[in-house]
Amino acid sequence: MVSIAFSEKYFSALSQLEPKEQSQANKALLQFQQNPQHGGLHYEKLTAFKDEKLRSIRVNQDVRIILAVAEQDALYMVLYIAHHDDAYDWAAKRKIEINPSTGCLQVFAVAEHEQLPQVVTQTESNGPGLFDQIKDRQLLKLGVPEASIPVVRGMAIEADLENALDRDQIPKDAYEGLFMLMAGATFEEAYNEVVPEPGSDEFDTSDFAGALSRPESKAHFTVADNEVELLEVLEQSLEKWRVFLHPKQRRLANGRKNGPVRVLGGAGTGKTVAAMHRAKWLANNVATEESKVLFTTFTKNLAADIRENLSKICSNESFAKIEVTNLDAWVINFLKTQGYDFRLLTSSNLERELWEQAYSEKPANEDLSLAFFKEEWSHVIQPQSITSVEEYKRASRIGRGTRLSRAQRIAIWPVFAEYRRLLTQRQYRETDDAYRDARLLMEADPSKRPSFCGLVVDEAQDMGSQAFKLLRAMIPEGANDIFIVGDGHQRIYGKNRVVLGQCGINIRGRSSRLKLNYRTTDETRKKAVSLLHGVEVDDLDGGTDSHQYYHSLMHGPEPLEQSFATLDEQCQAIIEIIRSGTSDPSACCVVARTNNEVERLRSCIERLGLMCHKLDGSSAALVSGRLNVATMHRVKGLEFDAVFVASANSGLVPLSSVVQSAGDPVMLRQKEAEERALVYVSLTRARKLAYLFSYGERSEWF
Ligand SMILES: Nc1ncnc2c1ncn2[C@@H]1O[C@H](COP(=O)(O)OP(=O)(O)OP(=O)(O)O)[C@@H](O)[C@H]1O
Repeated sequence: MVSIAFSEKYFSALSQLEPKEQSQANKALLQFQQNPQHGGLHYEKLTAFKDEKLRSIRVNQDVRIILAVAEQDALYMVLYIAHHDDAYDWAAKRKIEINPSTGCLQVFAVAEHEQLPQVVTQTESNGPGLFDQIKDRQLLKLGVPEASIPVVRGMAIEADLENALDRDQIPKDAYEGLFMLMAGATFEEAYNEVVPEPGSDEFDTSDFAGALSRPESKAHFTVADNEVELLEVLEQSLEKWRVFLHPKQRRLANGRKNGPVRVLGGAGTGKTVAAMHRAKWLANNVATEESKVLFTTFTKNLAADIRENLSKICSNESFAKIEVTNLDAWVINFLKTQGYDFRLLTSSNLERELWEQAYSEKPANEDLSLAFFKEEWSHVIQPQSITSVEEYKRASRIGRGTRLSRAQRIAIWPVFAEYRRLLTQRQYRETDDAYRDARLLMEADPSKRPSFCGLVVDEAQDMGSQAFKLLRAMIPEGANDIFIVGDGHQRIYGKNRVVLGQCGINIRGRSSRLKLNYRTTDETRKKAVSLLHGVEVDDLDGGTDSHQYYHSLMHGPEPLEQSFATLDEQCQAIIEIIRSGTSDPSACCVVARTNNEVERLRSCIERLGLMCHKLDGSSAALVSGRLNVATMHRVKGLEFDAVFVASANSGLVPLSSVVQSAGDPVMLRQKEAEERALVYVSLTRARKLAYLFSYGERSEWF
């Protein structure tokens, strides 16, 4: 029995083969693990291979697997699979080496004649090189293989770097440092980012087992030491996120943390994946039957998706130690067990009715709109748990656009008091009240605290300060207590910016940012980011966040922006694109700003002949042959091959009723930012293609 490491590339190549060939390949590898010399496998070395370590094995008459051997460790590294000529051609140009500076195991293409640099540049220019300011010594420290230095020196424009990556002329791990330099980082910044734990100056370049144990290598390789592990790897690895974590994701997910951790990152950077692997690690290493992991998100739909994905990466035993739920559901359950006798206010109609009644308490001489009172309630009164006029007189109103004197606060307090009285009279509580009540119960009597060994929080940008204060109260401060992932660019539920430190969650020295977008093409990502231009985004802890160095390795067409005269024409165009494409309609989604517009789209598309499936609160499962339609809020956390941001018309994007309801200029800015975030979220759901369509008068944003 030998150990086999698999490269990520192998699984990409495997997925290109027919299902029958794939199962033959799996069988060949199981045989190989038992006995590499098995006669039927024709394990051999070809003279055309430049790298002495490369070998091939036979899957069937035509298909070959390329692998490398580290004989001293009885270790084999499976690199590629293809039909005969393709496989040998690939192998003839590849090298596998341990990078002496980073210790990372790297596979890269070398030139036919090694002394000649391959021409990568798209330009014929003799102008300045992309990395002229960087010394060879520095390139080597960033993990560029010595053999790739001439390639790097030949780069003149960004596309050259992308091409070199596509052609394997530089390994993926070295690309990241080069990308940062190209995007304007200093050498030190790039070095600190990609070599986060500089160990020795020189790694042992013959210790393959050692290299495979490093997070940098594990981003691209996974090892199976026995038959059980081999079967598991073969089953798991076609979905790469289950196995091949970015070194940063792996470092975040694994190991003891001394306290709360916060992870930021743009859309699609693998925050949820990191959070799920963190939950798995906690379940395997810290949790017990009595003290489980709580994985919590903002919405119910996301909790259902996460539960399903966690079940794919966890054993039954560890999955049983993770409770996945949205925080609202958890808190309602908890309060029920404590004899709490209130319902949560979820109906916006009822909310409006109560506010309208309460508004009649406004003194006639105060010229403040109803919108102002609602905003004051959700941005000042609820986050600070204010229940009396005395507290309101002293409350901080930082960030509010309307100034209020002390006398005014006293004069308008009856409106809030009346709103609360009406809630109580009807036996309703707002979510923030429920969070606060639950927290007060736990603070008064710590034995009421649930027994969790760690909390994992996804979509943190949509949780307000009462939610975080509750989370803090639910678990004592200590190792592995709270793991938070979020992205202020995607705040879409009107919540106040939270400052974790003010909720008792101290993340100092334990925060990280993911920058590599795994979902969206760089073209779609750039378009989505451009919509947020000028919007100041927070980092959940009182600072600001940015999209600096955020990028994607995938490329595709620019998102298509098009205006139509009528709704029918827009829908017809959508249908034609779907029918002429290769994706099933169920892998595509039409997204619009309001529920009403989604209904109009649905009925129009169906009338024109394509059946739809509306994603609502309950139905997350996709239906083969049916085109998904959903609101912008509903698609949060989902992804599709193609996304149509439809009806981006004036009045709908941004939604005029929302923007016009802002009580003051500060709120207006916040509401506009949220409207932009909705389009950002929608566009970044697209894996391959994105469309921005409108009809009638186009949104002024496009
Ligand atoms: N290490 C990885 N290797 C391959 N694919 C990955 C990896 N990490 C994440 N992905 C894939 O990238 C996509 C986005 O991941 P994920 O949902 O975790 O990102 P996110 O940052 O939470 O996104 P968003 O904020 O937009 O919801 C998913 O399809 C996921 O499977």
